[in-house]
This record gives sequence, structure tokens and C-alpha cells, in this order.
Amino acid sequence: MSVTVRVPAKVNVQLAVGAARPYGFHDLANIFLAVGLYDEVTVTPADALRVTCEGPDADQVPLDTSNLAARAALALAERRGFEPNVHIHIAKDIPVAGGMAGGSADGAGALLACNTLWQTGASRAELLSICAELGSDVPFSLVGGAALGTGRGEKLRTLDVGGTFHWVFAMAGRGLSTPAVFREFDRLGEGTDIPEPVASQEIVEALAKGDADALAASVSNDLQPAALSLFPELADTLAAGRAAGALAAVVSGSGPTTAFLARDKESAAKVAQALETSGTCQKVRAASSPAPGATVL
Ligand SMILES: C[C@](O)(CO)[C@H](O)COP(=O)(O)OP(=O)(O)OC[C@H]1O[C@@H](n2ccc(N)nc2=O)[C@H](O)[C@@H]1O
Ligand SMILES: Nc1ncnc2c1ncn2[C@@H]1O[C@H](COP(=O)(O)OP(=O)(O)OP(=O)(O)O)[C@@H](O)[C@H]1O
Repeated sequence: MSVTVRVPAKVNVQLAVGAARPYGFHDLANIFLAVGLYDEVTVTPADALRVTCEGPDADQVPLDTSNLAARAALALAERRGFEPNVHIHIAKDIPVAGGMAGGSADGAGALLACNTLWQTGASRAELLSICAELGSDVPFSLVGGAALGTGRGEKLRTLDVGGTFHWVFAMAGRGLSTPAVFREFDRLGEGTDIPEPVASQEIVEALAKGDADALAASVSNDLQPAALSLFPELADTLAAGRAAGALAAVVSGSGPTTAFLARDKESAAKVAQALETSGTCQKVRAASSPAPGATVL
């Protein structure tokens, strides 16, 4: 018997970053929106824990116990007294190291899949707490939809979404390391007063109304200057998408994937086409929001 779980990628429509904390993380006001690009995680009983991965970026995914999917299976097994003997197969469509929470998606997916396979009876709250131990983005991958993340981004409040948002994502030729981008944020902010991160009421309302123009006017990412500092060519990608009519152009999370909000599906297709021929990125994908969280298929 196998269990397969489908898990979405995310884009951050607000990423407000506070000063570095002594414990090594930054306080955030992080508005997540799940987008319809998915990984599928399948778990099957086996003699020992094993991870395999297929997809265009599969060669960049670790197959040892550093893989977030393996760590999720180990964490649940340890808490609940199960043997973590499963084969975890990841069908990967979310770009790796792209700032779209691909690894986090696999962690949440494996957790839900193992929980279903082993019938542990763990509550939603327990699953969310394991997710938070695995990484700041992992709880949102389980929940999906839209949510405000505070603390490290792991404390979630679900937000209403009143319509469909159309996105285009431009993938870069190389990844960016999330810790390196946060370090660059600290370096750029040295000697300045960094305000407490506060959720944008405009963004919360724009999501609730399904209003793409209002969302575009307020979308923001405090990590964008740091990502651009480490990867200056991303400015050309952002400019190409804007020139093609995107309502907003923003680095997704810690980057280097760039996200473009379009007015409708037709406009998204035009932006995607322009980005494809711009020579400023490696791959282009269109997807819409919101998307459901981790779901057993
Ligand atoms: C950039 C975002 O993707 C936005 O959603 C997240 O904040 C990052 O989430 P993530 O990849 O799940 O990150 P984690 O695995 O929890 O942390 C990786 C590293 O990112 C940095 N980090 C992460 C979250 C946070 N609030 N402050 C940080 O400084 C730390 O250096 C940490 O060691
Ligand atoms: N299941 C996994 N899929 C992809 N990468 C993984 C996975 N597990 C661990 N990793 C490691 O995590 C690193 C970051 O990968 P990931 O795709 O999660 O980045 P990201 O999308 O930028 O993350 P985030 O948006 O949450 O900051 C990879 O370079 C890889 O070494």
C-alpha cells in the first residue's frame, strides 16, 4: 500500500523582516500565498528509509537524511514509536533553491503521507508542531491557501482569499541559499534602525477581495535588495516582466525565482511569452492562486 500527497509551492506577497535575533532567526510578518505548482510525495513500506526523486531539478535534491522529507518521516516515527521504514519518492515540479518552499513542501507532504500510512492518529496541532521543528516555511506547506506567518514565519493565521490571482514565475539558472540571503540582509542593514515587522492591512484586504490591482500596489519583499545584491541580473528579469505588462514584479521569498502578478490569464500568457524570449531567465511557469495545502490523493 502506498500513500501519495500533493503539496503546493508558495509565493510571499509580503515579507517584512525584522532585525536578527540572538537565536539566529529574524522575526517576520510573512504573508504566504500557495500557488498551483506542486510536488507529489509517495511513501511505500520498505525495509529501510530510502529517498528517491524525479524531475528536472532532481540532481540537486539530497537523497540522504538531510532531505526534509526524510527528516519529517524520522521526526514522526520517533515521536510516535514507529519504525521509519519507508521508501519516499518525490516527483518534483517546484524549483529547487528557488524561494518557493520546495523542500518545505516535501517535508509537509512526507509528514502527512507517513501519518496516513502509519495511521498514527496524530492531531493537526501535533503535525503543525513537527512542521515548525522542520523549518519556518513547512507549516504553511501543510496548510496552503493564504496565511500570515509571524515569529520565524511558523505561527500561522489563515487569511481569506476572495478570487483567483494569476502569476508567472521566472526561474534563474542557479539557486540562492536562504541563510546567505538573510546574512546579506543583515550586512546591508548594518548601522540602521530596522523596524519591527508589521503585517500589511492593504495586502490582507486585497487578498480578501481578490483584487489584483490592490495586491500589486502593496506587494513587498524586504529580502529583495539582499537577493539583488547577491544576484544583480535578477533586476533585468524584473524589468522584462514589468515591460510586458505585469502588475507587479517581485523576488519570491529569498529568491532567485521572480514572481509576476498579472491581471488575468491572457495577460499572464503575454508576460510568460515575453520573459521566455527575454533571455533573462532559464525557465518560465504560469500558475494561479490560491492552491490547497498538502492533500492526500
Ligand atoms: C525566506 C522564506 O522562505 C520566506 O517564506 C523563509 O523565511 C525561509 O524559510 P525556510 O527555508 O523554511 O527556513 P529555515 O529552514 O527555517 O531556516 C533557514 C535559515 O534561514 C534563516 N532564517 C529563516 C527564517 C527566519 N525567520 N529568519 C532567518 O534568519 C536562518 O539563517 C536559518 O538558518
Ligand atoms: N526535499 C527537498 N527538496 C529540495 N531541496 C531540499 C530538500 N530537502 C533538503 N533540501 C536542501 O534544501 C536546499 C533548499 O532547497 P529548497 O528547494 O527548499 O529551497 P527554497 O525553495 O529556496 O526554500 P524556501 O523558499 O523555503 O527558503 C536545497 O539546496 C537542498 O540542499
